[in-house]
Amino acid sequence: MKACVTDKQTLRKQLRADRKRHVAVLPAVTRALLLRTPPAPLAALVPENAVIGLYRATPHEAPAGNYAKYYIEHGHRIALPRFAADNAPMEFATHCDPFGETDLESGPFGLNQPGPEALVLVPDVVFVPLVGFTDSGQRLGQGGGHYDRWLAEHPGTTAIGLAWDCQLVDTLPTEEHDIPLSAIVTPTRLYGPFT
Ligand SMILES: Nc1nc2c(c(=O)[nH]1)N(C=O)[C@@H](CNc1ccc(C(=O)N[C@@H](CCC(=O)O)C(=O)O)cc1)CN2
Ligand SMILES: Nc1ncnc2c1ncn2[C@@H]1O[C@H](COP(=O)(O)OP(=O)(O)OP(=O)(O)O)[C@@H](O)[C@H]1O
Repeated sequence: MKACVTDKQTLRKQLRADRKRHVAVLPAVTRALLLRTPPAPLAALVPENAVIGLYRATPHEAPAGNYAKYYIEHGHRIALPRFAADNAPMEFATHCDPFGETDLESGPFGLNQPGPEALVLVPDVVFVPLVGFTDSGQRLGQGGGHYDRWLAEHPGTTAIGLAWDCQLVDTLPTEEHDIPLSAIVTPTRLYGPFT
């Protein structure tokens, strides 16, 4: 069924509804225990003292907060997306306090982000939220093109998807600007690394 839909907007709607149903049946305690630490094969993609790009998940997205705590405890720096305004390009800025989140403030798209004083960083590895993915690393995002544009400008950064298992689809309608992921992590599986 999912594979039959070729229009991105229809597919987004369907996958967001699937994701919502999936999360609704997960008890909060179970959810907190999922995606606790990155799977061991990802270590090969993460240089020492790296800058790790993460995101602040909305209630239905795969949670990324445990990875922020994990990577900071392992000597890496954390960066989160930041927008100077609704129509400004996405950048990444340092996030020093993943435990207390005292360095975040509300920003565009209803998302908390680092304040204006936080330094801009270019992540070596970026964990990317998504609406849908394929087992070969194709990704469907929210439709803003923020990650595709940022990744096109930063070809040295490795992009890894974080997702619920129900976000897997057989195929996605891809366009030339869509940048494939190097791996995808779900609570039950690791897809890739592909290269
Ligand atoms: N947690 C999180 N942070 C992120 C993203 C994301 O997808 N998730 N982004 C990814 O680019 C960037 C922000 N861009 C965004 C672009 C569009 C929408 C958007 O259309 N949101 C829908 C709600 C979708 C839903 O129900 O899940 C909306 O506001 O109607 C959100 C963020 C950077 N930070
Ligand atoms: N590298 C790029 N340069 C210019 N425009 C781009 C680029 N990448 C994407 N876009 C534009 O962004 C818009 C949304 O693209 P698309 O539907 O692929 O978003 P998405 O991958 O779902 O979103 P995101 O990357 O934010 O998660 C499209 O209009 C597309 O033309």
